[in-house]
Amino acid sequence: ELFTAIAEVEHLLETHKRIIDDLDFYIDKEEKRLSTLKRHLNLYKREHEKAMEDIPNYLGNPINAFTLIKRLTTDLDHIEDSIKIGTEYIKNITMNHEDVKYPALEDLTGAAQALTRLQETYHLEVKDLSEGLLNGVAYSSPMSAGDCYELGRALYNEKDFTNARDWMKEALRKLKEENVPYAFTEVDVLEYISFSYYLLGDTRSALEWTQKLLAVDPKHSRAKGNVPHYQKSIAEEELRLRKQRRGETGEEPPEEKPAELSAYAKERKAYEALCRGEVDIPLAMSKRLTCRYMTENHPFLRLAPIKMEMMYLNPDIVMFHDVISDGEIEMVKRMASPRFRRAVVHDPKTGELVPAHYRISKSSWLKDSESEAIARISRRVSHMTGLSMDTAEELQVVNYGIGGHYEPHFDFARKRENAFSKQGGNRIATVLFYMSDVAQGGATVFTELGLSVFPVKRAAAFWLNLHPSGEGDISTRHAACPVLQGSKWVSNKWLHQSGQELLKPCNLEYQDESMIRPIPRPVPKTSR
Ligand SMILES: O=C(O)CCC(=O)C(=O)O
Ligand SMILES: [Fe+2]
Repeated sequence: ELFTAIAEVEHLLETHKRIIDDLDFYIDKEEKRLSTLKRHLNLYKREHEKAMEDIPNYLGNPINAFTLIKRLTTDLDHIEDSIKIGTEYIKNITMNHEDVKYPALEDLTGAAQALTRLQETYHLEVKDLSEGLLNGVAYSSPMSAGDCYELGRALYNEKDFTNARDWMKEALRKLKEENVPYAFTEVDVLEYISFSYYLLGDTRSALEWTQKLLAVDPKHSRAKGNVPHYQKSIAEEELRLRKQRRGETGEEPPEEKPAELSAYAKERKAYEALCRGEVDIPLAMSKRLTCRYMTENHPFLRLAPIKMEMMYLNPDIVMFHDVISDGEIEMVKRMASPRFRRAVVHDPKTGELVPAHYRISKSSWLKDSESEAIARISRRVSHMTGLSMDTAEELQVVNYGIGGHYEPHFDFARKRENAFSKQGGNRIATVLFYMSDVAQGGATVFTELGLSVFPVKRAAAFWLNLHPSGEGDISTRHAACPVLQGSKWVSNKWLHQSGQELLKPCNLEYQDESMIRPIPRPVPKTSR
């Protein structure tokens, strides 16, 4: 699960370096297979050099991360195969280095899925990505035909046939341009494209691409066998449609009504538009948003007022600026990284904590007692929020991986989950420290409110998750958008209900009911 945090992917560069050293040696020994091997080596070197110039920036780019993992999985397999044929000396590169980390197939798949997630969320074109462009600007090294092919294969194996087909088409285009030998052929690519079409239910296109394949390799037996099968199913479909038009089937012709979006699809659309920064909060509200120095809540603040920026009113969402120092950030990262575990979520069916595709990050927890710096951060949270830390959770430190994200969720537990009953009640408030800027993507977005908050290093977002009645406030639903470029670090401090009775007295009210309902739906600026 290296792909789930950028910090972990950094270790792969050591591994990467070992491969370079070995290949250098091997090439001296054996000239025959050098043409293929040297091509690999040069690519490894070139990319490694680029990586070393600015490691976080290099690995923060999901294409670089994907191709790095590919170079250490499938490409490495090919390299090993080619080496095994002739040499006595290097039988198996990976066996020579048991002390370094190797990514697994799961990492390749994770990185491939991250790329399609970014493609979909940020409306990126396959061709731009494969040329290493983002909004017309250089984003990564261009991808090779082999990169596109392996990406397509990883997606095909995960049954994402639409994206697999598109990446295979790109592999085909590049293959014709590049003219370098690969372990796969044009025919292999054509077969993936036609079979993806077939599995997507587009038999006509499947047939069309199979015929292209047979033009290249007329003896291909699987393709030859599929042609009559495709033709038959196309003929049957035509007959069925003709009968239906004549009203002979007894079936009702399908009603032409616009497809209703499911609640999930609607939220997804709002989430993605917010991630792209396409949604503005209503003008009437933005006029009322202010910035000020906060001196209340604690006498300490009179000496060191906190810069407070209102991001949203009712529910109030605020950003406190410069509330964690660079030194503290480095310290928190250093303490948290060795204990990183893949982030988990509550499985409502079993009540267990499990990893999930909708939350891709690594995290760990830091106690106040571990260091004065952590205790100081907790005290600052108390000053900022005016709330008691007696029942607060430990500091959760999070680093998002390649395309890392956290889909829309509530921070509070729903009644039926009752997950916090023993922990001083539900999570009354969230303080979210941003411990890095994020070059592109990675916003925190509130899907019910239509608010995007872009990370600002050293700042912290703060909001209440519960109504004064103690009921969860559903308008606080939020998400962490996929990281498009960079490594995103945040820390969460969750405050619980117990201990706040005198500071935030509960009552039977919802927060300012008249203003809060109905919840304004975000309106995307552009429609798809
Ligand atoms: O990383 C973010 O922007 C939000 C994280 C979050 O919502 C969470 O960890 O609960
Ligand atoms: Fe959250």
